[in-house]
Amino acid sequence: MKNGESVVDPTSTVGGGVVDVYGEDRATEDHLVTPWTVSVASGYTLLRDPHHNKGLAFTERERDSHYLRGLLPPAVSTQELQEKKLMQSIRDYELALHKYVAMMDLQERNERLFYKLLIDNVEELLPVVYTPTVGEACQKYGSIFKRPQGLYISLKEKGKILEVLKNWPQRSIQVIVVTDGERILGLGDLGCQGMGIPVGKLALYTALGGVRPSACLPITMDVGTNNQKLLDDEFYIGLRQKRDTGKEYYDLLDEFMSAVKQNYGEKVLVQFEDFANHNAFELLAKYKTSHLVFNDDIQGTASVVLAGLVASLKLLGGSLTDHTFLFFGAGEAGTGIAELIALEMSTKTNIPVKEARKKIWLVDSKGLIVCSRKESLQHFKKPWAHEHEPLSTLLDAVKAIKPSVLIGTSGVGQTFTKDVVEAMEAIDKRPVIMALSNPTSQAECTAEQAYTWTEGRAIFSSGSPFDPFEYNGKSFIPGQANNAYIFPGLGFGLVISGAIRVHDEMLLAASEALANQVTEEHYSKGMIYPPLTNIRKISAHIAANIAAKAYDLGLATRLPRPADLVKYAESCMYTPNYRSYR
Ligand SMILES: O=C([O-])CC(=O)C(=O)O
Ligand SMILES: [Mg+2]
Repeated sequence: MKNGESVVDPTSTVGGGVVDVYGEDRATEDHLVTPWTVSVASGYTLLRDPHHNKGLAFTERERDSHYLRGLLPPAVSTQELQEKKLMQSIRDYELALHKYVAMMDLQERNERLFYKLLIDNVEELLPVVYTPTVGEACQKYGSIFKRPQGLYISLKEKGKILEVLKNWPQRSIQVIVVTDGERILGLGDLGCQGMGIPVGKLALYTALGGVRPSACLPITMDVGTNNQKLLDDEFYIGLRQKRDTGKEYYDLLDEFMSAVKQNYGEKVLVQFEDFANHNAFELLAKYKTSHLVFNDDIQGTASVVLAGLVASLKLLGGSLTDHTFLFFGAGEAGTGIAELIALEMSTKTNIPVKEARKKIWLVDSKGLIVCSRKESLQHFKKPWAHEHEPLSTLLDAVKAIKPSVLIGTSGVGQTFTKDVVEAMEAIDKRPVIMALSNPTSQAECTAEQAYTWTEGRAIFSSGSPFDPFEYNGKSFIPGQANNAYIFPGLGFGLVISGAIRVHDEMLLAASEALANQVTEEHYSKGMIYPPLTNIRKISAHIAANIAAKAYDLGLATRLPRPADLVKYAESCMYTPNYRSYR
């Protein structure tokens, strides 16, 4: 067996023997050869195997040799024609959730076609398989659930997690995205139904980053939910109990992290996703020195926002230290971004991080974070408690602090009111406004509001996508400051270099790579993020920067170091074109 592809058990085949598949794509394992062969089932089983099924695109010869005669209608299609047909039928659905279900069905039926659609139509389909629609899908997951798309590890599996990992059909796993469902986007505790998030994130790992689908493993840890609506819902798919906390919780996570390392080795990346603040920081601190871990909401979001800020300096002039930053929301995203901005300021200007933090202010649900509150603050907020009189509202904070950059990470929609945005504009004629909370319903303001209230002067971006907006005859293209720009390339860079730890300098390197992809043409349109249509190229550059850092820091195990890391990253990327079967 090569490439870590699964081999279907020959004894389980129906209507024929086992056949070989020829492929042209390279994958991200040390021992790969091109072309390669892998044995797959034939006949009816082949049509039911999403990793190898090609539907009507099986050629006449393949239909003969793979016992497919009669199992398919006579027409032979190309992958391009299949793509055209599916895009037409997806566009016919009016509701985004129906498009989502159609895409998930396709992933279940024909994986390569699913990725081909996603890669070729990234701007159109990202909002379908990812934010914002994935949020609605998680809310309704119990009703739309058809087949498991990842591993569920609940309290019932305590003591048996290693065995559970072995039940997953793929062995050669490179990236795991895990959630416990407690803070799904800005939608709160969705318990076991949070599974939609790891599934969506990993689809992006493959489509945007180039990691093989078979190397990706979505996991949901189910420790209960405090969402009473779900507990009362007869279709709820998770444990029907309140969340376990404290030692029980941490023991389960500990067992999971050990089992992952034991089963997949130390080069498997574990991405923590949508954990609640009170666990997210602790889990990252606990495992970052012993495992290859990354928290997307703290680190991925920080990296994408820093890239946007660095790029916006091209429009505004000056450097980061010339700006004052105000955050609304002091959780994972808020404090994660704030810390990375401070680190970047410190790296670029040699001022101590502690000093750099003084340019950055945070507001939480109780108001501006100030020294007089220090004792009652959670540990991750303490570095942001500066000397100031207490202020209870965001508007008061804007007026007093006079920020040039306002960043929303509150998870609460419509909190950048007209007053707040106008106050920003009164301070700075070109305020940077980032409404990062997801999905769209939780965005602090819309693109339309930001542009209208500032008469087109805001440099606006958001976590969820907004359409371009026309104002006074001019078209404005809002940036999507979503970690989707970063984590696929970052993870891919770790994988191709065989990195064993994530280092903060890698986050800066990822930001730099992303900011460098914004061209003069983009700037001339007021854009601070490059278009997502170029995302695979962007990811290759991010991956190359990450790998370079891994080598420089002595954290890479894949030797020798390739001479041209961008080319190497591109050559390792998964491509979804069909392979021909012998
Ligand atoms: O999933 C997204 O779109 C971004 C993200 O990590 C979050 O909002 O938690
Ligand atoms: Mg997240």
